[in-house]
Amino acid sequence: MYIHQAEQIKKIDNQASEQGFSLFSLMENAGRGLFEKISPLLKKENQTLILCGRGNNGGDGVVLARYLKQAGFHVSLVFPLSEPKTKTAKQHLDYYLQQDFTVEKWNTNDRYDVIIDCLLGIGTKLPLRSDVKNVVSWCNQQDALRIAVDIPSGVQADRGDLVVSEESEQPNIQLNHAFLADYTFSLHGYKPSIFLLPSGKYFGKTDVVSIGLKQTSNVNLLTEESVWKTFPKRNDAAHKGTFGTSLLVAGSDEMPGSAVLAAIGAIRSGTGKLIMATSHLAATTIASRVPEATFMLNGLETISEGEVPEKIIAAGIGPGIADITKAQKAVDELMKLDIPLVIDAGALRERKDWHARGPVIITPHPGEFSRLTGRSVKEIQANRIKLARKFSKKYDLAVVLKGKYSIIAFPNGETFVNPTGNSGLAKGGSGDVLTGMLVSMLATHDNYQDAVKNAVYIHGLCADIWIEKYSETSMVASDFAQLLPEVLGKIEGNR
Ligand SMILES: NC(=O)C1=CN([C@@H]2O[C@H](COP(=O)(O)OP(=O)(O)OC[C@H]3O[C@@H](n4cnc5c(N)ncnc54)[C@H](O)[C@@H]3O)[C@@H](O)[C@H]2O)[C@@H](O)CC1
Ligand SMILES: Nc1ncnc2c1ncn2[C@@H]1O[C@H](COP(=O)(O)OP(=O)(O)O)[C@@H](O)[C@H]1O
Ligand SMILES: [K+]
Repeated sequence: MYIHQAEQIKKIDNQASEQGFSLFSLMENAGRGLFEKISPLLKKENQTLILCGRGNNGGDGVVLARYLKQAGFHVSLVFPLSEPKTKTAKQHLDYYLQQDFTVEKWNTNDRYDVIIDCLLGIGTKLPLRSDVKNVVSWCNQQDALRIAVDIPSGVQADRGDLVVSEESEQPNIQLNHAFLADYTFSLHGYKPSIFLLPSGKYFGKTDVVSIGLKQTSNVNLLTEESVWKTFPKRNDAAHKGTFGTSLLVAGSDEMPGSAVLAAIGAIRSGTGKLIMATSHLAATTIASRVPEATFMLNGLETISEGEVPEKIIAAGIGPGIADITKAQKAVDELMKLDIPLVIDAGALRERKDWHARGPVIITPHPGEFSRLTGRSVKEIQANRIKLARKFSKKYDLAVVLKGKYSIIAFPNGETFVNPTGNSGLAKGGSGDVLTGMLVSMLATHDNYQDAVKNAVYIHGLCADIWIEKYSETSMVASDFAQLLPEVLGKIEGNR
């Protein structure tokens, strides 16, 4: 599923227009596509209000109104912000009026079963003008089914913040900030703000209406199907060397648990062998929970001095590491190897030089990304896709920006939004499991991008499968030891 930024949509529209596909036809396709998706949600006896703004989002509403009226639905088409001003919306309004359909005056005392929001689309610039705010606020207080076209009014296409003021710190839903939709039907493709906060809370259920344009975006939603297709097959003749040796530099006397969790993630995700470079004390703890692991004692120190285990094919460093200076030196050494390297947690610090022989994958949560970029967490959360892409391109590395809808940005511009996962993962240690899974999958996949995508998707899927049976509150990171066999069984079964 493609995700488009507002600018890309405008570019595609212009190209289509130059190639003879008029904006009038696009709007016709949009309105008809919306009719096909929306009419099954309506009953013939429903009173439906379509609220249209002055731009092309309003024009989509005019076409939708025509199709609904033609099909016998009770529809009131209203322009609460005055009549349309774009050429295409005006043309469609003329055509609508020529069919003897009418435009209604809006009476706020009237009651409706369904309200369709075509006030503002991707042309939105914040702050919201007070007349729009009033309409949005009225809509949100009605006992009606609320459906938004393209994006809920008050939400921007590309950013997650809703108001340009200090108020935007407020993460909870505010009735006068944006149309609180039960359903949003996006045209051509999803817009980034569906996956950002707080904007994402206003979309309700989402679907895409295809309007006949070519898909050109390199931002995509990850799907389970892509995981089935790329997850490696194990053949009967495999031996422990077939799937390679992974190295995890993790854990310290202060934080042995992080290394245990990373080791669980790694050992359950397919690696042939696992070497844990760690402290003596942490090794004892790991050995009791993951007897399959082997150890490099005083691992961080040894690697930081340039002694790296031989024959490893993927490495990760960071979970449970306390000595930041040694961690940086160890990163320097691991970057000299021609293998994929995951850098997380205690090893994830600002660096002048991110250049490495093999692919580098960093896995910051928003706080760590703030430290790396010098931007506030609020700015990062409002702009996750764009900022992850920018960092990835600038430093030629893969960024996994964690949190709800983790973003995976690769240096070639290919970017993915991960739909799996829930707040059951918002607990200490789940990131450590992910680091272990990433390293292990990097060791077993031929293509490093597939490994990163699959690890992130499957990590979230484990939490989604958990909440089918148990509570999000009670999930802990060590539950992955049971969840990974179940979820990988499902993936392998579907392949
Ligand atoms: N390729 C596509 O995806 C297509 C999209 N179409 C529709 O066109 C829409 C974009 O149309 P436009 O570019 O005309 O933009 P909008 O329909 O979003 O409207 C922009 C208008 O709203 C006003 N406005 C912006 N911010 C405001 C604020 N904070 N308060 C009050 N008024 C504000 C602007 O002055 C402008 O008049 C899309 O969202 C979609 O619904 C279709 O009609 C055609 C094809
Ligand atoms: N609300 C949420 N929905 C989906 N995934 C989440 C949510 N909260 C956290 N996660 C995921 O859980 C993991 C947490 O990692 P991190 O913040 O590094 O924690 P830790 O370092 O304590 O293990 C990440 O993979 C993140 O994407
Ligand atoms: K809208």
